Amino acid sequence: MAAGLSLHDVSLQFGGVKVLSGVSFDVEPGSILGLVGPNGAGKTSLFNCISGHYRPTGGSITIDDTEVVGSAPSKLARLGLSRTFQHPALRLNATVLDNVLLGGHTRLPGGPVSWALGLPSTARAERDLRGEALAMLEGAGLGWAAHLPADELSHGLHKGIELWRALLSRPSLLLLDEPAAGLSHGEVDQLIASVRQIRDEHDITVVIVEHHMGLISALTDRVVVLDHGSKLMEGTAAQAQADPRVIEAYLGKDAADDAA
Ligand SMILES: Nc1ncnc2c1ncn2[C@@H]1O[C@H](COP(=O)(O)OP(=O)(O)OP(=O)(O)O)[C@@H](O)[C@H]1O
Repeated sequence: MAAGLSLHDVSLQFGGVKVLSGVSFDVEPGSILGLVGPNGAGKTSLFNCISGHYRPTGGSITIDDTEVVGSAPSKLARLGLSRTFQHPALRLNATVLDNVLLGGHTRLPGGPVSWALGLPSTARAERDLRGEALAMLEGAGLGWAAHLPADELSHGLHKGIELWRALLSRPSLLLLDEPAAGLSHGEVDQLIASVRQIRDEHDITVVIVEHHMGLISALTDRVVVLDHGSKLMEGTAAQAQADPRVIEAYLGKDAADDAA
């Protein structure tokens, strides 16, 4: 079931440096929200607050009405949150299939002790999960790569593996941090198709941090624009691209005056 996400007055400070100030917005269950803004605007820091990697200095973050500020990433995973990172963290000498399988550990019965002991119930669940991960890779046209070591694949495929790994946990809320970074034109088109497929086939809410405005326009229902740690505006991708405040934040005041 797709999750609803609400941020209210979220702020974050490191020492004397304010990184986020009073950020509030809601993400409707089942929708795709883009989080955009110039370099250093605070997008990844906000993602880290939502995913429990940073603890906000103030404010509230709820997933389906459960307050999650202060929750560890492992607890958030159990609540249905999954995320990717700007730089995919893969085990390069493990196979593609084993990398994807890492995303499913929250679905295995028991805990680390029963996993290490290889109890029959765990072994059975792991076998089922392996079959599911393989089917997922085949469905994505990556079946040929399943048994190759991850380091034999391109950067674009590493990003794809991370996406399918995040999906194997069957998240209700998926956070994608710059999924198009470093991808070729064709790979971005493939990514857009994959995220559309994920949205259509899974009951899921997606939040994407991305600089690639083509991808943001193609995929998102709404965008939130951050600048200097604050929310500058919220609306559709087209409204954001036409907004003089957004043009000024990206390109400077002269460009905004020219566009007006
Ligand atoms: N752990 C940290 N300690 C101190 N400052 C930090 C920390 N994490 C982020 N910052 C600062 O917060 C600000 C926002 O960084 P952040 O990476 O969130 O921006 P961003 O919008 O994701 O940028 P980009 O698009 O370049 O990835 C930057 O000035 C950064 O230096």
